[in-house]
Amino acid sequence: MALHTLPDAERTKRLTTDELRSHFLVDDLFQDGAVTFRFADLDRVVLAGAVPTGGSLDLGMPDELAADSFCERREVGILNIGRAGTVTVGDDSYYLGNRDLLYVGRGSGAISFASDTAGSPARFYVVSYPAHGAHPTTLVRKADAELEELGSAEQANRRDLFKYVRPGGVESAQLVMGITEIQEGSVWNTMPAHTHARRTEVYLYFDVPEGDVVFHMMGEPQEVRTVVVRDGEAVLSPGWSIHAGAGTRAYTFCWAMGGENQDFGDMQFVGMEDIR
Ligand SMILES: O=C[C@H](O)[C@@H](O)CC(=O)C(=O)O
Ligand SMILES: [Zn+2]
Repeated sequence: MALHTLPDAERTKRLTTDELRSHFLVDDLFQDGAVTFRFADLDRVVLAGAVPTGGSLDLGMPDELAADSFCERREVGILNIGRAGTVTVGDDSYYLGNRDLLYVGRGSGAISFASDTAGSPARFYVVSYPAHGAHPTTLVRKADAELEELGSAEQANRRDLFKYVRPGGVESAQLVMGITEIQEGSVWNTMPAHTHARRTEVYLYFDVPEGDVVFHMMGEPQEVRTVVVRDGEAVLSPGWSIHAGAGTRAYTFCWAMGGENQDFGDMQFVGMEDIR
């Protein structure tokens, strides 16, 4: 399993483009017919992409976790960013349409993935954090996620946030997870930007059309750096880093957070006069 060990804020100021990308960008996560893992020293998050193009795929148990089963000490959020498919956890199967999410609690059985139609596969995005408590495995359809509408056409940031795993909704040990859909004609997410002193975050950009890119902005608020991302690529965000982006057209992204405070509003906003 590839491990991302992240530089601190001081080192990050001095990185070349290639160095910045090798540390913070997670690419090639979605490979046909495979489960692909990435591990990061960022609240011990484990990311995976699973694209079942033949038979079903097992999540398995990477040696690096030194556990008897994947969920022995962990919880998992599984978002389907592809066509319809099924996730099986132990003896139970869950049908996930596009943008449905399955929360899998600590202590759950083995996880496997299947597509409805091998030729137009499901694409499962897996985010896992250590869990100090067990919460029920729960399917959340996109229609049942909490919707928050943000932004305006004037600021080119009209967007819909769908909150799936959150306090008061699907409860978890530390995972907070949802998606944001940028509306056609808008391009910006998350500006004014913010940092999180009490948690870290991962942005996965998807449904970015071929030929388009998103300019993801990261770094300390006064040391902003850009990582250019394409469809299916994620960026790791330490607590000291902003995480925001503007695309060459509308796109969607999944945000997932782990840390000690699950309150969605626990963020430190950066004033537009202070960012540089
Ligand atoms: O901490 C919260 C996360 O950064 C995202 O939910 C922000 C976001 O989706 C947006 O403003 O578009
Ligand atoms: Zn955030």
